[in-house]
Amino acid sequence: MSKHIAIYISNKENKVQLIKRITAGELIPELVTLKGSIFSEITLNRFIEEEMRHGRFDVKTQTNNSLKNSSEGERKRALLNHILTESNPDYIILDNAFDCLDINAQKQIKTRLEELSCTTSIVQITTRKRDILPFIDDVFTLETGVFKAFKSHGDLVESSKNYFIEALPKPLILNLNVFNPLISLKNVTIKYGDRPILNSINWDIKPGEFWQLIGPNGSGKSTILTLVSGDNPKGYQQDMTLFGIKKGSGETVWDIKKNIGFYSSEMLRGFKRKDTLESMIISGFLDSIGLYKYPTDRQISIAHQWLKLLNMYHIKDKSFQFLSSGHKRLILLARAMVKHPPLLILDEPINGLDDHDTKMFSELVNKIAKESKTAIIYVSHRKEEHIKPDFIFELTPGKKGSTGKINNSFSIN
Ligand SMILES: Nc1ncnc2c1ncn2[C@@H]1O[C@H](COP(=O)(O)OP(=O)(O)OP(=O)(O)O)[C@@H](O)[C@H]1O
Repeated sequence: MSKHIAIYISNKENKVQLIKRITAGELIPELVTLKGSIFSEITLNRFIEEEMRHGRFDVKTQTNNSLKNSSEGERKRALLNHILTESNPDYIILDNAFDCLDINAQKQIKTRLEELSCTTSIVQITTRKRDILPFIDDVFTLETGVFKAFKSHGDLVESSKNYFIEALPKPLILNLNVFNPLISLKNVTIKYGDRPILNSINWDIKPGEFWQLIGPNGSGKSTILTLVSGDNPKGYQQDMTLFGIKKGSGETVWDIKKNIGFYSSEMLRGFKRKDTLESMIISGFLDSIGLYKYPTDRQISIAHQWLKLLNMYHIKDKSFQFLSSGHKRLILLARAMVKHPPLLILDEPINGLDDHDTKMFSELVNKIAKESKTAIIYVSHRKEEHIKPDFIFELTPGKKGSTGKINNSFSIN
């Protein structure tokens, strides 16, 4: 019978190193002689790079789209299919396999993995306790590089402390020019080629409202975000009013973008420079990556208030690159918020975070919602127990594209 293990880790652990130790047989000695495949974000990015650089489309998606043009969930499903059908491995390492996947996709993959587990060893790495596969009994944790048996789900006591005590820093300028609604989409209908994506979406977002946008993989969540942020050329044929400007009335992209603070976990890849935490936050005032202008004393003072709120003032001169993934996100969230934009967009912001850092990040989002006048669109697939939105906008796919409905209570997982 094949052996399966799960390793439940925090974001502080070095995953590349961990995967090397697994393939070297540290936990399951037999693996050294077996053929393995790795299902991870890194593998996926390699295939996308192959598409872009060499025009090689090895991984086939369900929609026949390229990986690059596919949604996050579609990519993951395609990669798993590819690994299972093309490489027929003896063992498979799953690195945070359920991130970005909707509830149905998770169920399908779990069933497939359970079937597979009769013939193939599964090594699951996860930062979320709830994702541990039910058929795996041998669960380990990793504490500063040392493997330990994770005995029961009660092993880690969830901390109930509040991370952010200070009040949210005030804006530099009070924006009195607030549009109501901030965003208005009327019968928005989008197709890519012949494929309908959105079907008659009606959605108004008013100042200060906290929305969660949910829907299964490929239902059009990112498409809506690109419409709202003025990035999607298909918006020109639609009836949309963004921050008081009718779409297609001669506005520039900047007229829209200056009203939006944005954070997505994909942004972590974009910031590879060695800026200090202080300059990362100040750069939010200047809409730049890095600082090319001298900030004003007031901007510096507000950045310091944010650093104090985040409990990182004492390391303000440290390089952003040395922070943990959880702390990087707090800094990027503060950067998106320093100007108190009318709208803050958070696109799958906790992807890849561990349980502790998810709670910490969510607490800051809830605080922003409570203590500022900024409206929030928070995109995610799953119910996140720590997030407390006022409303949910739910996309449901159909033959003519996804329709949208507003829910006040929700039951997704
Ligand atoms: N540029 C494009 N060309 C063709 N099809 C596209 C393009 N961009 C998106 N799509 C398709 O539109 C559909 C909606 O994609 P979108 O990324 O908006 O979904 P999503 O709800 O954000 O999905 P996920 O939760 O998996 O990230 C998908 O089937 C995707 O493949």
